[in-house]
Amino acid sequence: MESDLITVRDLRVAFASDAGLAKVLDGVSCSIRPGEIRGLVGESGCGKTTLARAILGILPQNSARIQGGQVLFGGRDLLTVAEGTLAREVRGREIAYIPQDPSTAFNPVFTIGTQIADLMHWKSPLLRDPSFKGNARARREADLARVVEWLRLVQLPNPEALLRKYPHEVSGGQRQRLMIAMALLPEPKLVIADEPTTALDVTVQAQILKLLKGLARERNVAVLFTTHDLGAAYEICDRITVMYAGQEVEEAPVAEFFNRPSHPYTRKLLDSLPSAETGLRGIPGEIPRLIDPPPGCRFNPRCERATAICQQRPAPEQVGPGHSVRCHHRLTEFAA
Ligand SMILES: Nc1ncnc2c1ncn2[C@@H]1O[C@H](COP(=O)(O)OP(=O)(O)OP(=O)(O)O)[C@@H](O)[C@H]1O
Repeated sequence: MESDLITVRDLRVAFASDAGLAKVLDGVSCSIRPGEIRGLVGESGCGKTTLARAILGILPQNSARIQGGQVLFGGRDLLTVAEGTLAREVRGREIAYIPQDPSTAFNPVFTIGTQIADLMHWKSPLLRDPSFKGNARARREADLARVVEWLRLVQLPNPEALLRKYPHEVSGGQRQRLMIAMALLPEPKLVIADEPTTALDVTVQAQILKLLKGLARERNVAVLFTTHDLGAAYEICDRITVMYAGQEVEEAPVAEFFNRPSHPYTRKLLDSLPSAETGLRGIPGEIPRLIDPPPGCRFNPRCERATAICQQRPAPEQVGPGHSVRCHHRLTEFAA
């Protein structure tokens, strides 16, 4: 079996505030293989963005505290790599980021072309190509040709004219296509797409997801796709990791996730999907306060199956190929 591209091991992150230390990631582990599209799902506030930011090394320095764990990528632990090296060699190059809201990712005072040229100045893969050494002009020309080709690949019409426009002159869907092109232009191995279609309307969302999946497949790029939209996860993911209140509770291939959810929280999450018969059903109870979370499995106060043993965090149990669950009372019967 192909070895993992990135492995997050027992990651613990807390945020300091006047009210105390919020333990936002509580020993999270997950790994992604080359070319795999991995969904990270869970209700709002479960720590998806915090995990994405920890991998990228962009947690807020003043409040975030990394309390333990490892992020293993390319033979090193990114948590121990100096910020300068991360910025130069990893972020935007080996690991790219597609943010939730592309409107905030662009600088409104520069044209799109200027911003892409700046990206290529620092992150172009041709910087590593010896045939362009000492010939910056030839490299810039070759980069421009690649940029135009990529804008076509993400189905943006008239790329040359687009490069002369300002970010506010293009639609939200076009800005998100630009973000995908800009993420993939440096030829990264991993793309972190943090709810990349949340800000878009439903029909544009579907097109963008299809595009992202197609390009990732063609280029063998791994994607960490965070979302609270299970329909979107179904569309594009190979495997899904479920997070609850800063703990990963289940990991499964996409079909197993939908057909044989083993953690009671995963079941509730699936039951909360709107259907013609039931409409929208929420999950009873609330997410715990992360300043003083319940011990053990953090879902235990909301879980009908919980007993005293749930005050100890269960180890992951393998329940099928690529399918593991952390639960003392996992489900063994599955709803039709
Ligand atoms: N900079 C910060 N300072 C303090 N607390 C923070 C900070 N960033 C996030 N948190 C807290 O960490 C928890 C997890 O937030 P995070 O944004 O990672 O969740 P999420 O699953 O991505 O949510 P959403 O789906 O709404 O984006 C939340 O309780 C949030 O309030």
